[in-house]
Amino acid sequence: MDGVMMEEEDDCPDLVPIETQSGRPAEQIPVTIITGYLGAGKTTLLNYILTEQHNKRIAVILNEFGEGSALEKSLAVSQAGELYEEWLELRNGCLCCSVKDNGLKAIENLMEKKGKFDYILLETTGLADPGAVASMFWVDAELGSDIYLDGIVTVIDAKYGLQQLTEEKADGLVNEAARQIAVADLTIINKTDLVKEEELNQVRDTVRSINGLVKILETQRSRVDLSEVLDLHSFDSKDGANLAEKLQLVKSARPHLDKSVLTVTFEVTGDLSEEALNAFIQDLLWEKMFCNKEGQPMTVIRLKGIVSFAGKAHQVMLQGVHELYELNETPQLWEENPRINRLVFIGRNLDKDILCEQFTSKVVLDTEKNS
Ligand SMILES: Nc1nc2c(ncn2[C@@H]2O[C@H](COP(=O)(O)OP(=O)(O)OP(=O)(O)O)[C@@H](O)[C@H]2O)c(=O)[nH]1
Ligand SMILES: [Zn+2]
Repeated sequence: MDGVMMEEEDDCPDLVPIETQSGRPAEQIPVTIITGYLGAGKTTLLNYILTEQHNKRIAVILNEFGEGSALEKSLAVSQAGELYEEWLELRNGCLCCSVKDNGLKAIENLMEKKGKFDYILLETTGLADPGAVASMFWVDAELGSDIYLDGIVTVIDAKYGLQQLTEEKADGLVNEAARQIAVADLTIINKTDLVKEEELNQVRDTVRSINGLVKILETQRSRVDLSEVLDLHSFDSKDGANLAEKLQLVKSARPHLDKSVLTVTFEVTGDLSEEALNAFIQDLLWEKMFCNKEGQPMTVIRLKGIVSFAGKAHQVMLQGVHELYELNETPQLWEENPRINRLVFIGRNLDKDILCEQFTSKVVLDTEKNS
């Protein structure tokens, strides 16, 4: 992939990369796609890689669900700093339908900053079909000269992975979780702290049964040896046969998200009661107390938010995956900024109006309520 010339072969004519004719050798930038089901630990991996000591200048492309760009950005980036100078994000509700355009646009924009980075990490949404994302690298010849796909890394939730693999097949739609494992060059079974040996073995066996070739790592907080994740050179065959082969594994997959899973986001100004927020989340995630207008209980798969607690100078981050959730203070201060709580819910049977109304009436302390 790096334009090596075979000069030691006597009978081989000199092969000169076209780009050298313009005086500059082609230096292709590797791209690693980081995929995995909702809440598996992709962003954690990304942040870990960005903050580890290494000699790479990494540009990150995030493809997250949700509407508020400020929210997604603040949620994904754990700390401010020069590391994130090259930040770019993709935001388009349905990745499978429109990622090609937006994904290419983002990378094209990024390539204008050429020279400022030497590696690209592309996080897909939790419901993405990585095959669709991967195919944009070989479809677009123009991009192909600038970048190459190094590998597809799939993060798997040790605790919920099995459930996701077996239960998400609603209405004959293809299981995204299985598809993500099928195309992976490397799988990372994350959150091993949450399961017993036996469960872990089961997850490992299931991953192996879906993809007999894939390398499997096991982690906590997505802490991996970078050399096992980056520079995999998974597709270094000249004709892209390897990639074609991989994509064929998932060719029959319908390139659409499970329609019953949807995203709801809203913003509410004011301080929150910590106690009331905990009660609200527990009613939602544990008790499944909220129903949509059709009377079906709301099921939250993924929950994210930035919230403001009365008397706290720092912004607090809310993270939830199925029934597990955590509230953590971020280094970010509210200062003069308006205290706007921003929330993202991904799940089934979600009703924005009901969620927002419940949240506002039960959790917000202030009188200056709006939605
Ligand atoms: N217990 C435990 N929690 C973890 C581990 N890794 C990540 N988490 C938590 O899991 C939640 C989701 O992690 P993220 O990295 O945001 O997951 P993601 O795959 O980027 O999520 P989406 O982009 O929404 O699909 C966060 O609350 C993390 O703190 C782990 O090894 N153990
Ligand atoms: Zn993420």
